[in-house]
Amino acid sequence: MKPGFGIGDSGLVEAERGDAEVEPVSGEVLAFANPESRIPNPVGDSVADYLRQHERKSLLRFITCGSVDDGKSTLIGRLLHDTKRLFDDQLAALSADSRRHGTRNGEIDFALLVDGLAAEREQGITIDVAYRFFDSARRKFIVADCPGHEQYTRNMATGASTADLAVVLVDARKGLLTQTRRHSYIVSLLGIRHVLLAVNKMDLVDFDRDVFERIAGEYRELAAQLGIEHVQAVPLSALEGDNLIERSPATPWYDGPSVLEYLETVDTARAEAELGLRLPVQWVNRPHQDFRGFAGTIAAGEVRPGDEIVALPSGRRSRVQRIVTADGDLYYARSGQAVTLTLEDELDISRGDVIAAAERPAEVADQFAAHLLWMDANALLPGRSYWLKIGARTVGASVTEIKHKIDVNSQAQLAAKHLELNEVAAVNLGLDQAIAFEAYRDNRELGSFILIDRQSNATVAAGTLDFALRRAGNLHWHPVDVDKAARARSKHQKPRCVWFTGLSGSGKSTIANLVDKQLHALGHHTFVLDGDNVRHGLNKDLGFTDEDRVENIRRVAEVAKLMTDAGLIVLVSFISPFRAERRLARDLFEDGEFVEVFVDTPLQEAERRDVKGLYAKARAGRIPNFTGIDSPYEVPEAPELRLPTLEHDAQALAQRVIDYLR
Ligand SMILES: Nc1ncnc2c1ncn2[C@@H]1O[C@H](COP(=O)(O)OS(=O)(=O)O)[C@@H](OP(=O)(O)O)[C@H]1O
Ligand SMILES: Nc1ncnc2c1ncn2[C@@H]1O[C@H](COP(=O)(O)OP(=O)(O)O)[C@@H](O)[C@H]1O
Repeated sequence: MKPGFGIGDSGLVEAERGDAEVEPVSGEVLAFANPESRIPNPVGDSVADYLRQHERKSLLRFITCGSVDDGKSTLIGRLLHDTKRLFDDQLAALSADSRRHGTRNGEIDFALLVDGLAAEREQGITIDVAYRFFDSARRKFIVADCPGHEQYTRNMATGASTADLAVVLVDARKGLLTQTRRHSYIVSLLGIRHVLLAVNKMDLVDFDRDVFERIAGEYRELAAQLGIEHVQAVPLSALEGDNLIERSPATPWYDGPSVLEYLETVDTARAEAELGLRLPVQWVNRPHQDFRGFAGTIAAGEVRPGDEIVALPSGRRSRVQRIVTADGDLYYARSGQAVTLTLEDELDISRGDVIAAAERPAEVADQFAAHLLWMDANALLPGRSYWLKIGARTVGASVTEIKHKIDVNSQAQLAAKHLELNEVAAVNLGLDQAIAFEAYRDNRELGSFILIDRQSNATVAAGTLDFALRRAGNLHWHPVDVDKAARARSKHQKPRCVWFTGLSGSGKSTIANLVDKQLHALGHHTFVLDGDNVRHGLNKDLGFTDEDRVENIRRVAEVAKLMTDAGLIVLVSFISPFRAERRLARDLFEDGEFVEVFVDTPLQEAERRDVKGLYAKARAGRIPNFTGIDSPYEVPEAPELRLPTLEHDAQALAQRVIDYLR
């Protein structure tokens, strides 16, 4: 089990400690990364108190997959009820509701209970997962209940990311459905190795043993394909309660456990990978000059005072001085415990670093093979930069390649240039900084990540790291003696990237060309990178789909960066229609080096000019994906300069750029 549950690592505590690091993270992300901190509380006391009372019992986290029709709500409702975890007032409300809905004999409709609880979800959680607690004599449980509507994949991934076991429901009359395969695939993707296959509604097939055996057999085959190691099939009637809490006389041929018996006794402890200490630093605790502690929940391994550690990714070493907790110092702590470590030496360790055993450190890398589940309505575009959050670390990252997407129904591998909502793919990832990590199969905390949109802060993907493609240590910046500053000095100029963006025909090339001529006349060293020209060479493999435009701009930005490193003033003239890529370009440069110039010409005017006759063709349907017609242009929000071409001529506007650069 995991002590420190939701308290030590809540955002609140960090804020109180004055952690200055700005987190580009929405509440939604927190809900995903650390669902415990936001669990709606069914028992009235605080979650922490509740769990503390039951600390001696082990904890099982599980997820239920299947639709309401399969009996999911009834199953959960009954488990909650029959283990007596329902509050009396909830029960009273429930019977009233049930009577109102006219259930047979005024019995309680458990589906109503679950739906009712779902409505109580905390504000701010947009991911539809309700976490519920119940306990039995032997164990306590957290069940992540994910409603099965159209965003089910995303909901499931959220619930499954911390689960030890999945209850997969099937309707005995229907057997395995596409949905069963899909859910089971996601279960396996997220590293859950135990499935309880609940063959429900057995009462409707007269508790027929053959029906049960056939479904159980088919599922075992599927599980074997997916690498799900442990399957327990239970013939069930959630409605009647057969084999739910106790074994049912209706299935004398079944000698396995009831659902609750299995949940109470199953051992899901993984043979933990033999990892040394891994402590992702959640925050640096520095109440006064003499104390500097590194707090977090131990993700793997164990620690004792005196142990030699290494801080990652920096690689600096020290020894553990104390293991501090709210209840006093410890001589020993291990995986799952929330602790604060103090070290013998003053190391520069910050939030997101990982403290690891020196003799068995984690790997550090910046390129990975990974699997990801895309959860956003806007497609994933390779090359676009997102935030990647892993443990307490947030870094810039992009998908450098979609190797293939995976049809979760058939496991077929399909070629893909982008990913749509709910699609799963094998990808390569590139990070802008190296991180300490573990492969997901070895450690879930240090091997799973989410991607966050940089503009909206929405969680757009959940993923798992498979292995490092390039160890950060194997690639070095080649040190050069003549650096950028030296090159700039010899050219008597400050290197710049002047980035012209605007519609086709807005006047980018015309103005950039005038600026270039004038700077050149003044003795400056300049170069113009123009969309039309670069697309004839370096980028001749790219067209005008969204994904190609992303790659087009990524490459040009990198080239412009090299040119400023060479000390030049680079004038870039590309439509560059997307904010995300203009921002990616900006982020490559030093402060003040990147000058975004919005050549502001209304579509109507650009179309009127139609310098190359392209608008006419686009309107006639002969050029697909034409910017402004059937492909978007995202107007810059805060460019350094805006040039209104309707109000001033090209020469005057070019002069504005020159003035700005001065
Ligand atoms: N479908 C479509 N949409 C927009 N533009 C098109 C298209 N097809 C060809 N062209 C011509 O390509 C030039 C734009 O290339 P860019 O590399 O600047 O475009 S982008 O930044 O990748 O969006 C653009 O040049 P400019 O008019 O100088 O902007 C067009 O001449
Ligand atoms: N104020 C202005 N600034 C820039 N170009 C203008 C202006 N007024 C008219 N134009 C004309 O608009 C056209 C812009 O074409 P171009 O520079 O090739 O645009 P882009 O590079 O953005 O596609 C040119 O024919 C230019 O002479």
